[in-house]
Amino acid sequence: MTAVPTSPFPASTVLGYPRIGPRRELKRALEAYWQGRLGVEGLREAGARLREGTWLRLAELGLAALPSNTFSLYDHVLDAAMMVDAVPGRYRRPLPEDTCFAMARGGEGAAPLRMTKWFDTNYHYLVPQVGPGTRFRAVPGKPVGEVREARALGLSTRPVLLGPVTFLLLCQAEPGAAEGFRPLERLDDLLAVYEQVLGALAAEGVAWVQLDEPALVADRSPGELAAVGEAYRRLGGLRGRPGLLVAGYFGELGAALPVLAGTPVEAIGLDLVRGGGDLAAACALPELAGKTVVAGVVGGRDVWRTDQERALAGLLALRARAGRVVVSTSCSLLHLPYDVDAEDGLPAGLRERLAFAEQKVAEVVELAGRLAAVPVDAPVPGVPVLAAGAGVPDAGRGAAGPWPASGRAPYEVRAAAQAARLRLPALPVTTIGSFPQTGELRAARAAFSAGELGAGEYEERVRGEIRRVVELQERLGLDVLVHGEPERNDMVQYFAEHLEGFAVTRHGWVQSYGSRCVRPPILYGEVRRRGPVTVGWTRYAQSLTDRPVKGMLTGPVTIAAWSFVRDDVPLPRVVGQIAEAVREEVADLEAAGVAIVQVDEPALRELMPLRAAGRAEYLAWAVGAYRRATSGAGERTQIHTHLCYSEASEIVEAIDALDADVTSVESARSQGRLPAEPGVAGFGRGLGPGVYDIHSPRVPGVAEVAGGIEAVLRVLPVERVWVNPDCGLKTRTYEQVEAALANMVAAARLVRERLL
Ligand code: MET
Ligand SMILES: [Zn+2]
Repeated sequence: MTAVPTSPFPASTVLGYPRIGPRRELKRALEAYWQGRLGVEGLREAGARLREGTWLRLAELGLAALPSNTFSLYDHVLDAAMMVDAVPGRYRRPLPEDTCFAMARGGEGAAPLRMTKWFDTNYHYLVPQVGPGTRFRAVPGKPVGEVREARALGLSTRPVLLGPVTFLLLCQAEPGAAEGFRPLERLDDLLAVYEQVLGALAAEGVAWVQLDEPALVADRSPGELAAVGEAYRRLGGLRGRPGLLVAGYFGELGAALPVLAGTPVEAIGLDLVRGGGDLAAACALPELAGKTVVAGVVGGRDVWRTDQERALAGLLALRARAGRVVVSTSCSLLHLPYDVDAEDGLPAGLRERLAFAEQKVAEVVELAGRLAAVPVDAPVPGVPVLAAGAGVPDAGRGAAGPWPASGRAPYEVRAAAQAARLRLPALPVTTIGSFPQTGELRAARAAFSAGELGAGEYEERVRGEIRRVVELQERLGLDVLVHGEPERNDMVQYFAEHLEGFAVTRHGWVQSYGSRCVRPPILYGEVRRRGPVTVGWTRYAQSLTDRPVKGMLTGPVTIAAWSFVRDDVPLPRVVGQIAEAVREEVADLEAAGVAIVQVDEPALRELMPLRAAGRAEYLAWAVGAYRRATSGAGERTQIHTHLCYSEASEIVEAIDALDADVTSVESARSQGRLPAEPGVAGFGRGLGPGVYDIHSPRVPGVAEVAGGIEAVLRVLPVERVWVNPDCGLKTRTYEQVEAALANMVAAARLVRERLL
């Protein structure tokens, strides 16, 4: 085994890299494997090619230290669970790949693990389950294998592992665990396994290992901070281990910084883009003199070029005080597209302002060169003030609210007016908006944007799809219909394409979860609506049926959250501009006779500051923007909203304050916990907790759905309960959707009968 410390940390690195492939090769391989068109060897080969491509490219760009184990077939949190064998028995399969996919997607009677957002990003991870009896075991094959793979290419790498504290904080207690059990109680046992993994990596000759601890940038209790100290004293005390880099990102380490600095870890990674305050704090720490700081000065979550002078000033300040300074990205580049140079259709003047993953790496390399060029005995500037991320205000404390009136008529007045207009049965059944996007539809859209299909012909295809969706919903007996969103490639991109101020990319795919990718638009200018966006499609759908058709819009917070937003003006102002555009669209829908308008805000929870201190202020402007978008609607117009994977119970008051008439929320995949959550019973408006998990191909049975509805009825009065899936249906097949919706309608009817 190698001695500690091994060798100095090289001058430049990135904390992680995109893994889906520049042309979404991983997506294609995964889908082929799931459909049985590709064997496991082919899938492994596809993964190996992607890793090889990444390492060779990073080396070619001149990066000094390359990360490994940042590739994942599905999700890196799932990989961490598999590395410590936290795999519930029901998911175990002969092949590790199949075990992974069983946890991620469910199968053979086992529902998948819960999925939720990775901190305040739009990436989703799977929530591992740990109980008092989970038998951790070291399964280091994946990180070890990647080290060997890279070595075969002549490259040494730094394996990246999810840190043990963050891992346990992200886990949920295994169902059936005693009330009050917290996975963090298992830290000791888990550390024993991490020691073995570190030992296995040291035996491979690995010089450095990166342990990611993003959970440390959120508020942590004294007990949790003590656990951090304990974990890294113990891992740091391990003999013959590799050098340890502990990376906190997505914000300030704050109180966790001195705790980490007091342990034997050799290197600490700071996010100096979103956690600018850590710079001065680090510079004031005496322990820093003995540590390497991996300084995240190049933003890993924005697409803008780095202000090199500012970054360099920060690097110089650190270099004067730390044992060593390494130039890095603020976090993994997972959240960025690969390459600006792959884009040809960007508006003039924008390209020069942009940096995707490749360009960010080049910036890191350039900054490392500039830092090295400044003599160490040059005068040291003062510690510069690096602002917290643009538009992430951190003032304001305490709970948001009480909320002033939204400007609409009181809920009761609206509810009566809407009931008289809509005449819906008890427990109305509806969907969240999108229906399956067939291959033909996607092909038609591709042909249309390539200019191979005329606008008239494309429009006819979309109308055909709308007819099919409306007919299907009538046949299945849904009460409130949707047009199915066939004209939308994506709920944010579609609006970005129709509003001024946005640019869209051709190849700018970013992983959302598993094989799912999105292309976040780039919001670079003043946002304005050119004219009606959705009115024509909704009006057409309504012309086909006597049942109400919901107009379907994306809310201002979500449009901003799922775009790369300009950082030269405050975020609330940008969101306010989007709200005006949505407000105009709501007015046009209303004028067209549309009785129900849904304004989705699935990202409301996601943009919430990770630390409590900023939340009240955030919620105040975010709720304000939603109200601005919707409060022009008259009392006879029913406003719906939809939130998914939002841990809705945490922000029930803010959701109530949106003042929507009906709110649909994710619930099925969180194992139906929602109705039981405190606050839900006090929710004062219509609520549709999802009773069908659309992120899994599994079709729920009638009794299961009926049970879900009845659970909701135990806490909410029947007049306010809606029946709907968790989210839109666009990722499912028509076969699955028909069966599931038929069961949903049957379940609603069953419960209605029982109520009589
Ligand atoms: C991620 S939320 C999706 C809402 C959208 N209306 C849909 O059904 O697809
Ligand atoms: Zn949703």
